[in-house]
Amino acid sequence: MKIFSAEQLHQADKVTTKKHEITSLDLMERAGSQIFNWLHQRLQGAPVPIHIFCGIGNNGGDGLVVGRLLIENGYSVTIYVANFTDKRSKCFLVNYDKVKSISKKWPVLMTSEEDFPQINKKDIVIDALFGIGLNRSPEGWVKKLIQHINTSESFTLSIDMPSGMYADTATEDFDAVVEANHVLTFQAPKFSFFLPETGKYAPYFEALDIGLDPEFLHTTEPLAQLILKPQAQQFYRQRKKYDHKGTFGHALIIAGSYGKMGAAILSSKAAFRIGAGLVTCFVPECGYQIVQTAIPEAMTLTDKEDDLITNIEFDIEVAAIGVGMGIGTKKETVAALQKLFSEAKAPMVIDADALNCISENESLLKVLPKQSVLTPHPGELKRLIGDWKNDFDKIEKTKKFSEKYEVVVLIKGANTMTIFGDMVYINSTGNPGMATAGSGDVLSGVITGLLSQGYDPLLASVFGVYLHGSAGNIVSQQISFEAVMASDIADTLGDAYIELFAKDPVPGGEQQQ
Ligand SMILES: NC(=O)C1=CN([C@@H]2O[C@H](COP(=O)(O)OP(=O)(O)OC[C@H]3O[C@@H](n4cnc5c(N)ncnc54)[C@H](O)[C@@H]3O)[C@@H](O)[C@H]2O)[C@@H](O)CC1
Ligand SMILES: [K+]
Repeated sequence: MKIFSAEQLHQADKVTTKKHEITSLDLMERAGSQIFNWLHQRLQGAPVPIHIFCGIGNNGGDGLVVGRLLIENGYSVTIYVANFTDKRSKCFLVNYDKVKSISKKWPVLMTSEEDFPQINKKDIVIDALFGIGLNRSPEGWVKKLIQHINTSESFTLSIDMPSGMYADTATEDFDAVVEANHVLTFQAPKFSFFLPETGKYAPYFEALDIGLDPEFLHTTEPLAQLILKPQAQQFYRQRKKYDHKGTFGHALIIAGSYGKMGAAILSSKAAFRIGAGLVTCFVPECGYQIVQTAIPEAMTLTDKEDDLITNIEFDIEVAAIGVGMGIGTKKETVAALQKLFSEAKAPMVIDADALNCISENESLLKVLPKQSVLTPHPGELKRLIGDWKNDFDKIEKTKKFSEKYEVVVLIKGANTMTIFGDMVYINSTGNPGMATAGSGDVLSGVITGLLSQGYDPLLASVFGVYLHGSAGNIVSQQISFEAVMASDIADTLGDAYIELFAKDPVPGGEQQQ
């Protein structure tokens, strides 16, 4: 699903009205009706007090449409207009008059703090103050109104955006953002819903199709792509009857050091579970018995050193390499990476300590194999690209890094992003249960295993992140968020494949935004 900028959505609005010969007012009526239907289906006429806070732009206009429809259907509604300027939009004004024509209870005009109503915890708030037209942070009494809504603890439904947040640039004042419980957003979710700083203001959202021009949406290059199940299904490559284990490649996992051999096991297991034909695990000598015992399906090669990796030598032909999990950052290991990066031919996933080695040794950056997949967690990312001012700055810096070195970079988190040059792919699967030791090692194994099956680096990353999150969703549904361990995620990868095409969703598999 495409994620558009505020500007592109405004443009889509214009193109739609012109091409489809409808007015902006018709579009607003469509948008407002959809919000009303959503509420009406859930409330079924319940006499709960509903407070609708409208701005004076088109977001406010949407609020007025919803208010009118709710009043016409007998709901207990009070509409407030935050009258912060007289420059009201045309569609706002028309809908303002429409409310007046059907109700004796005219909208309450608010011009200061004194006009704030009491909002009880069990009331419903509809937030239609600002949408994608926000052009500065709310200040003064408008900011206080937002805080008044937030402290009410009532269920707050935001129309299009939580007011006070920008769609695609950094929010400046987090104290002036509506903390929505749910957002009904038009046509497509906004970029800021997926970022750690702002995502918490839109914890649940649904995109309502308001019929913007399909051709415009289809041909417009989006800011990012949201990867949902239909997209993930297209990534999947079906196996053929006469395929054999050689078809699915030989994955080499280079991982582990004294006390960290689990990283090697988790990655190797994940590479198998995702479908690599063969997996060889390269570990320090002390890991030999551990790996052979823990994962008998894997072949094991060892370094000549007992405790750490110092020289990566192998005479097998491998289809993909996953390197870095638990290897430490000693200078001997850095030298081994230098040689590996310079000589290896197979596509590579570079994770964890290998990334730390890179950030500490510029010489490694010079030999970083092109088309590699880098999978940093936030701390590792910061060491690679430097500090960032906000989430958007982080994405821009990551894009630059990706472009400069021609590598795929993941920004891991609640909605892991895969960045390749200017392209951003946002993952929709996963949950807080996956914030557990070793889940990153599993992800590296997954992507390595997909690379070994011939998926290209970008596809292996985007698809791997999706399947990894889906496995996490399924297993957390079975055993709780708290109980999930990384090996559970690896062992549930099979269910994630099944869930991709299951007629009846695997429990947990349907938990997606
Ligand atoms: N495809 C579309 O673009 C559609 C948009 N619709 C609605 O229209 C909204 C966008 O409407 P608008 O562009 O009129 O903008 P908004 O309604 O988001 O509000 C912006 C208005 O408030 C003012 N303003 C911005 N920041 C302010 C601040 N901090 N303090 C005080 N005033 C401020 C602006 O000057 C402008 O008048 C969408 O979010 C959506 O709700 C829908 O009606 C349907 C279709
Ligand atoms: K809003």
